[in-house]
Amino acid sequence: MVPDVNLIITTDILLTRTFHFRGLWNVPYLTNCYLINATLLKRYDRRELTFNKPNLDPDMAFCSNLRELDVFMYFIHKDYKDAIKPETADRQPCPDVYWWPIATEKFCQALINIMESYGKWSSGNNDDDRLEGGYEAVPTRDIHMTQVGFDNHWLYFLKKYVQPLQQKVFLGYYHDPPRSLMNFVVRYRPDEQASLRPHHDTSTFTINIALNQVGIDYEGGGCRFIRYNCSVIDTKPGWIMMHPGKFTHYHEGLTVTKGTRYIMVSFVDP
Ligand SMILES: O=C(O)CCC(=O)C(=O)O
Ligand SMILES: [Fe+2]
Repeated sequence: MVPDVNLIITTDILLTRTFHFRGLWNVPYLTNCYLINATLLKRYDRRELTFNKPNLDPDMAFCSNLRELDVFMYFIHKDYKDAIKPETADRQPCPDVYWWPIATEKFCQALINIMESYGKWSSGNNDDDRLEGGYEAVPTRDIHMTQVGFDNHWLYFLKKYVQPLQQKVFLGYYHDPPRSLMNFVVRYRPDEQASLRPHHDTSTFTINIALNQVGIDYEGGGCRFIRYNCSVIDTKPGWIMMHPGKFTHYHEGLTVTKGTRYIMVSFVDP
């Protein structure tokens, strides 16, 4: 249950609840259900948050009314559509490390919230019973997408949004759908795990999406590619970094000195 959701609208029923308890409701004939973030109800005129409009079915009417109220509903970064164009230059902060806008800050915050409300961060030790071999050589404090039930959604995201970027820069490499066994959010904190020692990833290529803001949410951090003595430290929430996983791209996670740094990492096509 999402904690800040306190209203369910269906095409037939309006239910207002504060979800002080969790449970199952036996609602007969339920066909559509929208979970609405309660903060919207405070910000917008409730009479305008309707799902009626001439000649539109309730779903379309609802979305249309939200758009008119300027409720932003997109998780993909507004500049992503330009990033995938062949004529748009690909930023390369370090050799063979590419960098593009992909997701909105809202998306990043939602992902952090999901992980923090789940809360079962790994111990950061080598023993890891989530893995087949039970052992992680370079452990991070993390939560896997499988643990929060979002693995399939993430694989879809990799196919639909990440693959077109990869196809721009790492040619002749194509798997459909892309395979990725490790998809996880990492948390760095000075008093927990502040850095990650030099390593190779178990991937063909790795994606690393910054989820929060250096200088505001945390200080320090970033990723250093040792062979090139090149670091990406001015990361931006919703920007995806992509680099080869092995051999040339031996890398480390730099020390977070203050606050909490979150990143989303996938090891693609291992
Ligand atoms: O902190 C970083 O940006 C690097 C993370 C990383 O290398 C990993 O999770 O494998
Ligand atoms: Fe890594």
